[in-house]
Amino acid sequence: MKIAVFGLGYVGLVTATSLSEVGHQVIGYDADTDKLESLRNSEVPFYEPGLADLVSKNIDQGNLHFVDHIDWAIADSDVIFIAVGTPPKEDGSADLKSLYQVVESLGQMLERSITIVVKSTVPVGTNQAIDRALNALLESRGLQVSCDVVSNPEFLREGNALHDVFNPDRIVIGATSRQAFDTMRRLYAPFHFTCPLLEMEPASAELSKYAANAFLASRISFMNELSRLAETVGADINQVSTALGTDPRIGHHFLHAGIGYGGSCFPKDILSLRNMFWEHRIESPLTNAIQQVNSEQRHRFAKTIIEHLADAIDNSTIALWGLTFKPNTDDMRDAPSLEISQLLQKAGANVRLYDPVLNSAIKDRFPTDSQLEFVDDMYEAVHGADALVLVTEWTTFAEPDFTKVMQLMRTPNVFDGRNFWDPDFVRSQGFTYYGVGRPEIRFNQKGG
Ligand SMILES: NC(=O)c1ccc[n+]([C@@H]2O[C@H](COP(=O)([O-])OP(=O)(O)OC[C@H]3O[C@@H](n4cnc5c(N)ncnc54)[C@H](O)[C@@H]3O)[C@@H](O)[C@H]2O)c1
Ligand SMILES: O=c1ccn([C@@H]2O[C@H](COP(=O)(O)OP(=O)(O)O[C@H]3O[C@H](CO)[C@@H](O)[C@H](O)[C@H]3O)[C@@H](O)[C@H]2O)c(=O)[nH]1
Repeated sequence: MKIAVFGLGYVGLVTATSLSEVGHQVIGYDADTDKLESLRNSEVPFYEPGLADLVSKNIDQGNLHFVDHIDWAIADSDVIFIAVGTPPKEDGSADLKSLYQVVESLGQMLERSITIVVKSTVPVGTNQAIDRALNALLESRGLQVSCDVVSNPEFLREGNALHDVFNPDRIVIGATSRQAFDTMRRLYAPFHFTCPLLEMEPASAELSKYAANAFLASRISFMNELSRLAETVGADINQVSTALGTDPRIGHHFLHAGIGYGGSCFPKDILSLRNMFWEHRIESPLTNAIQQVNSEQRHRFAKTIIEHLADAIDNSTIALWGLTFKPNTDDMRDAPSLEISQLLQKAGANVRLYDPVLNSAIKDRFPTDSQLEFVDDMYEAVHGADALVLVTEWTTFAEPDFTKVMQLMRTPNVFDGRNFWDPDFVRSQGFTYYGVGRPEIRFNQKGG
């Protein structure tokens, strides 16, 4: 099939590339002409393992093209995907400005009936509103055409995008006509033989996306809240998590306590869901709590560091390992490192920042400040440091040379924001170790 994809961020580019990889002819369009230029040269403007190679391969095979004219993108297409961003507005609701810019352009340019697929995460009712707006625009131009608008939310994870998109757990299609469902079945035929393709009303498809993210986030916040009790009563949240997840009705995923979730999705989608409840005048204590626990978690962690260093925090040096919101990405949207480094600086510390992908996308998100220093080597970060803080659990940090770290640090304090390391081992190397919701924290605090 011939497919156009509007918006070539994470989701748009992964969608375009995966569809071209399975044999569709795909044309990508983005409002950002620099991005288009980079993509034409097979340069992917963000870090996602394996994606640049796949983009390059499909460009070379002639299945994937990038154009800077909307009419070229839509000329022969059977299906148009919209994958533009829907960031949060100040009140927490989703900003649909980019989405409606695309709808407006399509309404002015389309000459024939076509299937429009909304991949962006949008509040319930948006697909129906787009359907009305688009078809009204077409009608106002005197055209006898009608476009199907289909909701097809995306569930991929950053850092695992290619695996997720080629091995989906389910494909959710929200449509209002049999023809639209059939078009989507043909389009996804190469993917869905191993997973269900779920047909439903657009409203249910839209809500499914928010439900999935809020549910996963609620598991994280539940574990983080529980970690506070664990810390106080002398339990280890990692052991509790293992015991909990072993029940097949619960499972092990998304039960890791730590400094909480970040990224471009959970924080914004929880806010947007909360806003939907609010708009419909329905109380939602759960969504409020998910968000509240999460934002407290970073502060509590920073407070632990500050309280431990006490007066010595002034002019101390603290090393942060891992800056992105999760491993295998350079995405800094709502990354806990931004807030934690700011809180440490405010308390008087000098902060050294290291990440395995220390590119400008990461550096530019931090304020220019003499108390902040980027370093290119993880061991250089701990040189003369008074604390090592593990913020993001990249595999590079899985088994560091703790002997070397011990030799380099001024004061051997380790704060493990992801419960990534074995406390007994780290302590056996002579460090003072703090995790999240681990009993030794209490012991150490008592013991000094
Ligand atoms: N990032 C993820 O992992 C992920 C996963 C699932 C769903 N989603 C959802 O998918 C959507 C896109 O997310 P993202 O992270 O890929 O966004 P992004 O911000 O990385 O990319 C959005 C792209 O849209 C382009 N754009 C903006 N206005 C445009 C216009 N009028 N015409 C054409 N292009 C335009 C921007 O230049 C940008 O390249 C969001 O709704 C998000 O919630 C994201
Ligand atoms: O047990 C856990 C699991 C994750 N996290 C944190 O949660 C955040 C989100 O992680 P993850 O879900 O792996 O990454 P995303 O790329 O944000 O993916 C989520 O958001 C996407 C955008 O909507 C969805 O498509 C995915 O299904 C959904 O997992 C990160 O900060 C993680 O560190 C935890 O703190 N504890």
